[in-house]
Amino acid sequence: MLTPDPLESAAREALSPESFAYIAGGSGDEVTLRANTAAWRAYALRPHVLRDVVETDLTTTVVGTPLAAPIGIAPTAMHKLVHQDGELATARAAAAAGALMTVSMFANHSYADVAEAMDGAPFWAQMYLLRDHGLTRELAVRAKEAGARALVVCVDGAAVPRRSRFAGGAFVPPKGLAFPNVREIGLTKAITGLDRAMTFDDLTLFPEWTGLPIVVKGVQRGDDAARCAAAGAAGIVVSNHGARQFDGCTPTAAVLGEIVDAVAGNAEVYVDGGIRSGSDGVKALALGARAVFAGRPPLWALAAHGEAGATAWLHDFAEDIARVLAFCGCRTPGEATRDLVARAWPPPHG
Ligand SMILES: Cc1cc2nc3c(=O)[nH]c(=O)nc-3n(C[C@H](O)[C@H](O)[C@H](O)COP(=O)(O)O)c2cc1C
Ligand SMILES: CCCCCCC(=O)C(=O)O
Repeated sequence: MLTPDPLESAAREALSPESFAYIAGGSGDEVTLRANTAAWRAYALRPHVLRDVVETDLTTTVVGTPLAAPIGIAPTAMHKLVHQDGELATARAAAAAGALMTVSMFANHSYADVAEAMDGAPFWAQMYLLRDHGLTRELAVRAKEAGARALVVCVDGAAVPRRSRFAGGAFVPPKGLAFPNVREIGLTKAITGLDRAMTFDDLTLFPEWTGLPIVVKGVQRGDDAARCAAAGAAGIVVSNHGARQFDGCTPTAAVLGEIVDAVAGNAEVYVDGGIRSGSDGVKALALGARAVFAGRPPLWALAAHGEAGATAWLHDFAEDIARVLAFCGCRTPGEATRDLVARAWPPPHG
């Protein structure tokens, strides 16, 4: 049994049972959902000692954008489910902590309103390719005009997911929530209107439309990641969508190293899925991730303790990464190298 996360428990108290189930849940029997967190624990760190770690520095860049720490908020839909200020609150928290904000296409605030709340702090805009390329183009251009530093093109929407915690397989959002990024097409048509004929060749559409770099999210194999990089992706997010699309795929911790090797420096590699602690983050950095993203934890923090809670969670996460890095003899994220990770022994139980 994994230790129950107190923040998640506090969020469960604060949220309606439906909203909690939507955020916490995954697909099928939720085997991959459990594996995502467990797989980080299946690695152990092999710290170096007797290295001078007095001057530590967590700063980094992602696709050229400077960050105070190698952490970001993964794109997640509908923050108004957990807080009245929705994505404005999460975005302000990211700005305060020097973390990267990623704004979902299914946010309850427009990219432009989130940008205004962030007052110049960096954000990325997540989107899918719709069958209506004209509408996707408009969305991408609006993201650029709002100041997005990159477009996160999510490529894991090949079929409609079945969320096992809901009869019918899908969460129905409460009435009255706005989805301004998809206002022309409407939420239902946007969800059913993803372009399932999309191939690697279509990745070039986004930079053609906007001139912005693209980060491809939802890659789980080295060969695919190498093709994304060859198609011009500046970054790859190793992700199984928090185990929400289908069950039985690999946990991200298990495939990160393969993907970093396959990309061979031709794009930056980031990862999300089950990352909950500084140790998880350092394992990811050591396996070659340039930055790590969290989906559910900032939502738990926002639900339980408001914007200040989300800010505190991001600060704590960064501090924990700095602490573990120092214990491993590293002053910077870049000093975390693959020799720091080994398979855990005995096998992890929590
Ligand atoms: C409530 C929720 C909503 C999500 N919505 C989106 C979304 O709109 N777009 C997207 O690309 N990924 C979405 N994701 C997936 C996250 O970006 C991310 O891949 C995942 O949450 C990472 O796993 P973690 O929650 O264990 O950190 C969502 C995840 C959650 C939990
Ligand atoms: C009701 C809108 C949900 C859009 C899909 C968001 C998502 O990606 C998720 O994992 O949930």
